[in-house]
Amino acid sequence: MTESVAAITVQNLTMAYGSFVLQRDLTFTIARGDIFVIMGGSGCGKSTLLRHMIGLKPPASGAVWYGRDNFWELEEEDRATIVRRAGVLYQSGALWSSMTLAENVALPLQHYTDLPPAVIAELVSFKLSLVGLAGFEEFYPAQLSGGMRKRAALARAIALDPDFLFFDEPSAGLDPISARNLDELILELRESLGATVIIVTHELASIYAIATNSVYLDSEAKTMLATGDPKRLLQECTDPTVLKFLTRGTGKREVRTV
Ligand SMILES: Nc1ncnc2c1ncn2[C@@H]1O[C@H](COP(=O)(O)OP(=O)(O)OP(=O)(O)O)[C@@H](O)[C@H]1O
Repeated sequence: MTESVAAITVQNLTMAYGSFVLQRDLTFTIARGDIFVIMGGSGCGKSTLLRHMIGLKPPASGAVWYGRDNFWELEEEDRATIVRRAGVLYQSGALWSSMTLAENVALPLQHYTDLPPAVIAELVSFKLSLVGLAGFEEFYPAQLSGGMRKRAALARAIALDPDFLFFDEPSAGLDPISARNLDELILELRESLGATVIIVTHELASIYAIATNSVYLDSEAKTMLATGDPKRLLQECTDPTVLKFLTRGTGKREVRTV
């Protein structure tokens, strides 16, 4: 459920690679329990924005706040504590191909906890069951479909019960039905983990089906053009670029979830 407590605040953020400025002056708030979508055309800096939030890239200027903590001003150790509260699912899914699903999902638990192997095995089976892969512990990634691999990677991302779940293009490479199943799974996990979800995507069906909040980045303007619930933006936003994106170029303000 969405409360009005800011989980993450991005404040006057400028992102750059060397002297190449990608985006300037990004300011928006993500509430606890939001499913927050980072939208925008190819190359506008969506994945880079995600990297600023998960500790992989420091801002050129501006800040990322986790609650009252100015993330990039913290000591490295304190940043690591926040990052441990985040589960990340990368575009590729990136499971270790030489390991079974159980071994893949167990990795963060072995790395970050002192739990005994029997408890880890139990947690692994539980996480696999949460993503609909009960009984697949001993399978190798190559034995699974693309959708199942994504779900297995998700089981690994939620191994440590994260407060924040980050997804970079989760439905890339999935057929529409698997993509829809993944959307439903994201909604279920948000409920069961009580997590705040941040997703990079340009899948409109997915955006209308699950997003509660969003930001639109534009590569020409080099800044954000809108923030808010995408369904509300579809009805109310007057920016022609955002409207074009949200209506897939038709200009018709109707929600399409298929
Ligand atoms: N490590 C890097 N060094 C220099 N430039 C980079 C680096 N990573 C990304 N870029 C450039 O920054 C720009 C934005 O990249 P980014 O991946 O954040 O965009 P995106 O909106 O996620 O794109 P897409 O939708 O195509 O995945 C691109 O022009 C890219 O070439």
